[in-house]
Amino acid sequence: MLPANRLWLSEGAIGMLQSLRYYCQKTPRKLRICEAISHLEVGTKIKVQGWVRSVRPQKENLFLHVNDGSSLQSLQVVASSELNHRLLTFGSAVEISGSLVTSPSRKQEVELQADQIDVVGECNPVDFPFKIKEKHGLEYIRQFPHLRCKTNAFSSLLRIRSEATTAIQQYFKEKGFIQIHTPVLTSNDCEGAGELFQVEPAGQKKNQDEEGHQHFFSVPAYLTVSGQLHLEVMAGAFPGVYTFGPTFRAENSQSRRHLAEFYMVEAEISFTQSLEDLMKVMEDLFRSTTEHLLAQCPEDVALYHKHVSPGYRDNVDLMMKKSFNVITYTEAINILNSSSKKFAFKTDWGCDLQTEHEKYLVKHCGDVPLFVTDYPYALKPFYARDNEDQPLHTAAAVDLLVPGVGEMCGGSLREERLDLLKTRLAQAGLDETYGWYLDVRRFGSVPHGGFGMGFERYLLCVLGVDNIKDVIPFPRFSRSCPL
Ligand SMILES: NC(=O)C[C@H](N)C(=O)O
Repeated sequence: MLPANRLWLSEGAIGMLQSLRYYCQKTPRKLRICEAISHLEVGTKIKVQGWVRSVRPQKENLFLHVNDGSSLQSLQVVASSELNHRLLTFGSAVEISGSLVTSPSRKQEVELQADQIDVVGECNPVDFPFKIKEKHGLEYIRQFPHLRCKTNAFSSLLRIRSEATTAIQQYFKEKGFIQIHTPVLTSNDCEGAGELFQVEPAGQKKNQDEEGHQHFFSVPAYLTVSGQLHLEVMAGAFPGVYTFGPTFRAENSQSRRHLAEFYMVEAEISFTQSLEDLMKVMEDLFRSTTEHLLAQCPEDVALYHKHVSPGYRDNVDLMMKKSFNVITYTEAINILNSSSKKFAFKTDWGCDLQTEHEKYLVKHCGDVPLFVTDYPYALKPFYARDNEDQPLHTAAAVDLLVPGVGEMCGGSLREERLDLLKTRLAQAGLDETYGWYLDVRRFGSVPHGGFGMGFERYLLCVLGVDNIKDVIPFPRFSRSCPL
């Protein structure tokens, strides 16, 4: 018997392995640009694939910069002028092999000395909307949702979004939350604000299917405005649950902070009776996600803090250094009413806070994130827990307002008391629709609460970007759904 840790190989197999090794040494290894510039592979033959970001032909040499989206930095490629080609233009897709060497220039540590350059996809520089050496603003590149991923700014944004997504998932995993895939199609209007997109099969007259049903699902179905109610169901069996997916609001708004389709992180926490518990999760989530971004994509974040919103890094550092502030809605109204600023919207007790109010409050309280708690009962949907206070009747709800944006998170303790919930639903004429929700309160109900964080608003807040359309791959808003 052969010892278990010894591998017996025939002579033939050894020969094959040897030629495989020889082949590997001769064949350039395919590397991502981020790996190539990391200096670890200097002295090896490599192949990269990517898109040309600059072309500089000189008498004897040709200099290129190639980017493949793996990092903000591009790889400098040096080739003999003989390898130049008329299709080698800004934006063209290329495959290049050669030797990775230490660069003689101080501008970069390594460069690729090319043996072979193949143009995989041409790009006519006259028609291409982005021009070499020109700095295009976010507003300009926004006109080309199908091409803007080829710009530095948007490529950075997409890497940041991807990292932030990972950080959020990691945060909840570490805290022991279970991820729930809440449905995109639903028959409930969780927020009760009527901003719903109704869903029916295309081309069906008067919403009737062949069997004569009124609707495909027998009941009207909508794109979800929030996964909250489905998370509340799951909070009946787990201590903490969350969801992170697209949500939809048919808001007829062209504002800089609204989208018809946006991503929301929502969490629901069982066995909690205090807004403090919710606020702690919101604050921790913000901090751990931001720390992760600053550590994992410093160059991409710096691009925004230097070129898009110069000096904004100081604002982020301030938010990270100071703890978030907390005031009640009633205190917020008092602050607004004692201000000399003229607001366009009313600031009477009972009125909803508008963006102008939210931004003012954040500034007034030190320009760090601000929790506003205990909103008027009448402003909140049926699920918000009644504080049973008088004469200013409030609900245990909380919003997190952030600098430059306003509301980023909204949450509440949920009304778990069956009798109070029944009365409220009956008053709103919703008791039949929400029979199942009452059931959830009947069978092993616990006090619980949760919140939702607008993912794009979070990105606005950490990057200092002004328009929400610039932090989502394909923005959808009223009168705009181009591809
Ligand atoms: N899950 C939440 O509490 C979020 C809340 N339903 C909202 O849409 O604002």
